[in-house]
Formats: sequence, C-alpha cells, structure tokens
Amino acid sequence: MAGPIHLEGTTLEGGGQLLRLATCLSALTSTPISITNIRGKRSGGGGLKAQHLTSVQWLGAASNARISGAGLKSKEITFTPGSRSTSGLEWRNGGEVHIKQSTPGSVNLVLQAVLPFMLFANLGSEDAEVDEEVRVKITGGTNVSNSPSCDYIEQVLSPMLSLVGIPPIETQVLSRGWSQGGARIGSVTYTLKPLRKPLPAFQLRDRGDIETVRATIIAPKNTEQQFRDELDVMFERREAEVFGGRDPNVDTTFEDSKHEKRYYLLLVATTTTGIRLGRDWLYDHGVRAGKTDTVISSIVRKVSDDLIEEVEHGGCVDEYMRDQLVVFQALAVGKSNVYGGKRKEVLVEPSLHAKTAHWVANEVINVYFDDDGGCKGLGFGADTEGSTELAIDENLREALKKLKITGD
Ligand SMILES: Nc1ncnc2c1ncn2[C@@H]1O[C@H](COP(=O)(O)OP(=O)(O)OP(=O)(O)O)[C@@H](O)[C@H]1O
Repeated sequence: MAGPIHLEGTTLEGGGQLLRLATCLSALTSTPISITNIRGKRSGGGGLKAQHLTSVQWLGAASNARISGAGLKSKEITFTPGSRSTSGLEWRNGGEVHIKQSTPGSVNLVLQAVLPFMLFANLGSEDAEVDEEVRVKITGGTNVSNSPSCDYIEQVLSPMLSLVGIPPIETQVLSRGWSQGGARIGSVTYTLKPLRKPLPAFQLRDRGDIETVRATIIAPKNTEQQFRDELDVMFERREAEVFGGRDPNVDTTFEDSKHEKRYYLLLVATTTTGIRLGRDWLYDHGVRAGKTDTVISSIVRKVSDDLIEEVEHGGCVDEYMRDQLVVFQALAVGKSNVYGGKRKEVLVEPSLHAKTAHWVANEVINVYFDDDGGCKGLGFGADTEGSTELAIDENLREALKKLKITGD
C-alpha cells in the first residue's frame, strides 16, 4: 500500500494555512498525509501552536483519524483519516459543536480549518439530516492580527460564500477576544447549513461598481468622534478613488473595544454585483498621551489605501478572499473561475498564501489551478467526481474532429 502523501511545511508561504488546508482535505477525502517542518518559515522555530493543534485534533476526531506526532510545537505529523462513511454525524452533537481554546489563538483560523469539513462532510452520507443547522461555538481571539476577524467573516467571507453557492453563515460575537499583550479570550457562534448537494462550479468574473462602503470601528469609547471625523475627511477627499463617479454611500458603526490598546478598523466595499472587498487593521499598542490623533489618522490612512488598491485592480476578490476561496474551487463540481483583477494591464498575481493553497490542493486531491485563477474541482460528493462536464479523451476529440463531430 502506498504511504501517506508527504508535504514539506516550508513550501511557499510555509505557515499554518498549509497545515489547515492539508488536514481538512485529508479528512474529507480520507487521504493519509504527513507534514514535515510544520510552519517552517515562521519565526520562533515554527511547529504547532495551540490554535493549529486544536484544528488538527478536531479534524482528526471528526474523521476518525490516527494522528501521530501532534503536540504543542511539534514539527511533524502523520494524519491518517478513517473512512468517512464511519464518521457520519458524530461531530455535530445534536447540531452543536463547541471548540474550546484556552489561549487567544484566532477563532477564525480554527474556523478556516474546520468549515469546509463541516459544510461538505455529510455529502453522500445516507443517514445525514443534511438540512439541519449547525451552531459552532469557538473560543479564542475574535480579532487577531494576520488572520480574518469575526467582522471580516461576517461582512466579507459569508456574503462571498453565499455568492458561490454556500448557504449564508450567521455570525454572533458573544464576547471579543483580543490577541497578545493583555490577552482576553472571547467567543463567537457561527450558524451554518451543511451542503445538501455537491457544490456546482462558480464564476466570479464581474466585479461591478462600488455601491457602498461600510466602516466598522472598534476602539476605546472616547475616540469615537475622532475616528468618525477622520473617516469623513478621508471619504470626502478620496470619494472619486473609492466610488468612481457614483454617489458616495458610507455607513459607519462604532463599538467600544473596552481595551485601551485595541483600535480596529475594517472597511468593506460592496459592488453592484454583490462582490465584497475588505481591508482592516488591528492596532494593538499603547498610545502615548497626546498621540491619539496621529494613531487614528494613520489607521484610517493605511486601511483606506489598502481598500483603494483592492478597488483599483477591478478583481472580484481581495487578497485574503483569494486564498480562502481556493478550497471551495478545489471541491466544486466543474471549473470555477475567480478573477483577481489587473494592475497596469497585467493580471494580479495570486498572493503567496493563494499559491500555497493551490499547491496543497494539487498535492492532496490532485486538482490544478491555472494562472487565471481557474480550477476544475474534484466534484466532491458527486457520483462521478468532477463530472458535470462530459469527459472526452483528447484522442477521441481529435478523431471526432476529423469526422466533423465536436465533443464540446
Ligand atoms: N486581515 C486579514 N483579513 C482576512 N484574512 C486574513 C487577514 N490576514 C490574514 N488573513 C488570512 O489568514 C490566513 C493566515 O494564514 P497563515 O498561514 O499566515 O496562518 P497562521 O496559522 O497564522 O500561520 P502562522 O502562525 O504560521 O503565521 C490566510 O488564509 C490569510 O488570507
């Protein structure tokens, strides 16, 4: 029998996303994998942090996997899932799933690892009551640097997934949990509906015009007015860059961060075709007396610069969505396309995270991403994997051409 598929953890981005995607695809498709040098490109020696370990253990339990080597800081694991037919619905526990972290590790990186499993796992399982909702409560950090915030999940990821055919995911933040330095553990409940049918291929090609921008500010209460004023000035000055020729439509919400060192801003643009582009920044340092204005204006400047860059490329995904959609393209039935936009007439290259996700999907389930962001998915859960299209061998196609019969 062939051994597990080996993945070298320093490949491309070489971080935690490689591990999350690989174990999730492994668990779903019952494909044994081994990963060496886990998070090998991260400082501090790499290896599994609590957040990564939580995800691996949850996926392992849900797929009846044998896991060897998994512990805090471990750099190598072998993950051998049991047969999915025996996993059934055990992981759902009557529609409730509770994943506890005792550290403020990002709840949304745990979600990133487990969500595709939860959505797809019951496809093809005869006993599955697939229309039942699942409430997933995860504790940890709700707003953590270098990861999606709960606000991003609610305002960007969930609406984008709805556009590609995943039922809307409802977000309920029960309490905020902030990352290191005065860490606080929070919790959030996501309510989702596992898929009843294989995911059809999807096309995200038409960006449309920017219709609205929503600004979400979470900061110490006494900074609300400064933030609002700074945003008003920015939008007045940069209206044309954000909205093109359309009337500006900005909606701003403010929440007290209840933490003197936590300033968070998320800007989300929604287009006429329903596309969402989001950019954010969590500023988590102390602010010296008299410097609050400077800090707020640099947060607003940075996030608006980033959003405008996303608007200007004309693509249907922001940098982060692009890698987070990869798993859905990889599992869909048929060829999905995601237009990433152009800068100076040249296609925007996928980020290193996106290229890493392409590589992992190729290694574990043998699907291929082309340079334009297209991928013919595995067709997970379909009777014949990947086959809504009639598969015609190239030789046969040539022969048919000679007979003037097309196979298209
Ligand atoms: N500001 C953001 N908004 C939305 N998503 C984000 C943001 N920053 C990062 N991400 C996403 O979070 C994921 C981070 O992956 P990464 O491999 O860096 O994870 P990690 O577990 O933090 O790894 P490591 O600890 O090894 O850095 C990627 O999917 C990336 O798109």
